[in-house]
Order: sequence, then structure tokens, then C-alpha cells
Amino acid sequence: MEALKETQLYCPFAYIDGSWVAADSGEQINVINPASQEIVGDMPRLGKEETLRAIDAADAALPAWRAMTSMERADLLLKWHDLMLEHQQDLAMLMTHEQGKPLKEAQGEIVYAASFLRWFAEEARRVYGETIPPAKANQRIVVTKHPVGVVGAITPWNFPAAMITRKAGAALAAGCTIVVKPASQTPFSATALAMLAERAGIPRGVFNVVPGSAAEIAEAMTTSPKVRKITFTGSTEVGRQLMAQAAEHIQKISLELGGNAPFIVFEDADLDAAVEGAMAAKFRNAGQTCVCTNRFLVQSSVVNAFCEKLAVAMNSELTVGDGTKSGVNIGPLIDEKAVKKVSEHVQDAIDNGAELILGGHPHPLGGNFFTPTLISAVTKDMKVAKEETFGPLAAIFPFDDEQTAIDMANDTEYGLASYFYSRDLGRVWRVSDALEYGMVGVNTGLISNAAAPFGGVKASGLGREGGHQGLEEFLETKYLCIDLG
Ligand SMILES: NC(=O)c1ccc[n+]([C@@H]2O[C@H](COP(=O)([O-])OP(=O)(O)OC[C@H]3O[C@@H](n4cnc5c(N)ncnc54)[C@H](O)[C@@H]3O)[C@@H](O)[C@H]2O)c1
Repeated sequence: MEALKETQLYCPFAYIDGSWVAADSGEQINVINPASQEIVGDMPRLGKEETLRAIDAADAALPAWRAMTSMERADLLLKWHDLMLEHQQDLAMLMTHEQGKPLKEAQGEIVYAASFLRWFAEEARRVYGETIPPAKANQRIVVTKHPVGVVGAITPWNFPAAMITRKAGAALAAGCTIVVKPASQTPFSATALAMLAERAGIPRGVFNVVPGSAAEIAEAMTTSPKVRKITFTGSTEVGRQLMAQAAEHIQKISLELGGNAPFIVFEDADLDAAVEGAMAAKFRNAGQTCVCTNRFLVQSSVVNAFCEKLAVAMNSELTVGDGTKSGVNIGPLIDEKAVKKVSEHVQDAIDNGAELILGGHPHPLGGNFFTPTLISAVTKDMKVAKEETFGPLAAIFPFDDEQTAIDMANDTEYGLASYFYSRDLGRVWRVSDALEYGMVGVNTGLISNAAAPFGGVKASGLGREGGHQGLEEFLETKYLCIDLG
């Protein structure tokens, strides 16, 4: 904790209307380091009243923020971006302490998170309207675009910085103001971002951070008529609930929810490249990524070769431990419940006939660490086939032909990320078209990019973040029908 205070970005207060505040009740959230189980620090546990004050502040700040030119807003976002990069080490250190991911990955997340501020600063300059051929002579129809207004954002713990900037960058660039509720496990990354936003000169009330009671904060956001849009990243279960709540005031809503990503390896794939992609798509963030592979579908003719190569890579490349230690590339899971879920998925698969190749148990380090695990001969009725494991478990499902692979890949309520490896160009297009997913990685295990429209179909959500589409989520159109007489 002392090391964190030295970062000068450690701030145990909520941020409302440009002020650092405690909870009215004086209540605190204990933030726990998932590696050591020690308390990182305490953060105020805000409720409905403080959130309504933050919404009032965002509403009061809206007219001036909206009235600025997009260039002026972009300049402030770029300053915020630069400050994030300047403080990359400190931000990463905070993140590793509260979230557990290895320092190198945390540093990578800061660069990724900052990239959204830059991307949307640039995109803000390209909010074009339209002129449309009118239905009647002597008329003109002109379409203009406007910020939706005050935004309520709720974010998860697995990407404590990027999930905030991906929303706030777009919202602020569009001319909206925002109130962010970060996950209770990772609020220090959020208040550190607020400190940098303040230093960048983002005016008070434009960006607010309210850590605290999820239910109360969500209630304030969805019952206030001042909030015109809700943007949520997290579980499908909570997303469903929020969508129903947002219906009350017909608030716009974007939902980035869970996934059950397939990673298909066809027999014509470059197996070494597929293993490299598999390692990235599976073990980043200890497997706690919404786009992380949940099911490896491997053609039967290459399944043994793929498993052998993957086992070699897992044995030689993965080092489990405290993310602040050098050489560690798999940190702890977020909490005990997460460890239990991975154990249950492994046990259920083995009990039902899957074969254990590597690991299969919590790590000897104890606590929230889990040993990277490989199981094969997995089938569709096992838990790992149906639910997001969110841990370092690679489950191999064999298949015989292309159509079976596609059917297996689509046999889930989710539709976020998918991946496949093939060197056959015809198959690349066929399979890409057939996968019912918002994102398809072809011969790559890393797909996230600020320039691309991130998001899912089916129970994985609504709306897109990143790309020019991400900005559109915070804009609405108005058309003028002008009669020239
Ligand atoms: N699609 C994406 O872009 C994306 C990105 C990251 C994570 N995720 C998903 O997020 C999930 C993991 O995150 P999590 O465990 O933090 O999810 P979660 O749904 O439990 O929590 C997400 C956020 O919602 C809040 N929350 C919890 N209960 C709430 C309620 N009743 N009303 C309003 N807010 C509530 C939490 O405090 C947190 O801030 C996984 O399913 C993962 O796939 C999706």
C-alpha cells in the first residue's frame, strides 16, 4: 500500500463535480489485492443520493461541454491521453495491486486504454451530417448530429482502465458528460484516471466517478430522467436487469456482455501459429477476458498434434505468481469464487469423460492462483461448453468437418468474439460469414483495436465500442425539413 501512495495517483475518494468526496454514510469498500489478499486501500461506498448529485453535476456541465467545438474537446482528450502515457508505470502498478494482472499486461492495458482517448479525439472531428434529396420540390432536408446528453456508465474489474476510457472517450468526444461507476474490486484505477482527467483540464462535472453500491447507483442512473444513455460492460445477467430498468425512461442502452468464444483449428492451419494465437487468446489476464477463448474446436486429424504443441507452450511459457514479480505472466484470479468456478468446470468435464492433460487444480501458491489447465475430449453437454469459465482452462473439443465446426461454434447463446485458423482462402470467407459473432479473428488470437467496432450479438450485447460506430452510440440525429417557399 505504501508503494501505491508513492505513485501520487492513489486517491481514496470519489470524484463528483470536480471535488474529491467521501460517502455520505461514511461507509467504505475494502479493496483487496487478489495476489496477497491484503487490503490495497479503502474507497468510499457511495449510494443513490451521491450518484444523483453526480448526475446533477454532469447535467449542469453539459451545455458548456456540448457547446465547445469538437477540436477543443479533442485537445483535452489528447492531453488526458498524454498524461496516461506519462504515468503509465504508476497506473499499471495500481492496476496490478487491485486487479492482479501482471505488471507488463497492466502496462499494455494503459496503452490500450489511452488509445481510445486518442482515437475518439480524432473521430470527433468527423461527425458529419447529411443532406437528403427531399420528397417535394423547393424543400431541403438536412440531418445534424447531437450528443445524447448525460451518460451513466458501469464497468467491470477485468479491464479497470480500458473499459472506462472506451466509454468515456467516445462520450466526451461526442459532447456528452458522464458518471462512471467502476467495479468495486478496481476503483483505484478509476480515481487515478479522474485525477489525470482533472490535470488535463477536463472541466468539473464532465467526468465523474462514483464507486459504491451497484444496485443503488444503477437505480439512480436508471430512474433519473436526466440520464439519457446507459452504457454497461459486465455479465449478461446484470445487463439483462439494467436493460429492463432503462426501459422505465426509455434510456438508450449499450451492453458489452459475456462471451463463449470458439477458437477453431482446421487441419490446413499453420499449427505453430495457431498455438501462438491460442496462448494469447486463452491466457491473457489469466483467462478473465470477455473475448478469451472458452472452447478450442480442433479438427480430429490434428487434435493430438495441436494438444501436444499447446501443452509444450503452456509448460514452457506460463509462469504463475504475483504480477509485480518479474517473469510472471499469469496472475491470480480475481477472487475465491472465480477459483471455485474454474475447479467446478474442470471437475465436471473430467467426471463426464474428458481427459486431463495438464494442471486441473488450484496452484500450490494457494490463494486465488490456479494452475493453467488443459483438457481434451470435451463435449457439448459439459459445463465448460455452455458457460464462460473465466479462468486459465483450455478445453479441446474435437470435430470432423467444417459444417460441424460451424454448428458447434454457433451452438451458444453468446456471440462476442470467435477465432479460427485456416490457410484456405475460400474457407476463410465461408467460415467468417457463417460465424454468428460480432468479432472474428482469422489467423490471429488478438483482435482488440480502438479503430474497430468492438461488440457482440445475441446474449453478448447491443451496440459497439471503438471505431466510428463507438462514437455514433453517443450521438443522435435531428433533421431539418426546410421549405424554401
Ligand atoms: N463484452 C465486453 O466488452 C466485456 C468486457 C469485459 C468484461 N465483460 C464481461 O463482464 C463479466 C465480468 O465482469 P464482472 O464480474 O465485473 O461482471 P458484473 O456484471 O458482475 O459486474 C460489472 C459491473 O456491474 C456492477 N453490478 C453488479 N451488480 C449490479 C446490478 N445489480 N446493477 C447494476 N450494476 C451492477 C458491478 O459492480 C460492476 O461495476 C464477464 O461476463 C465478461 O465477459 C464483457
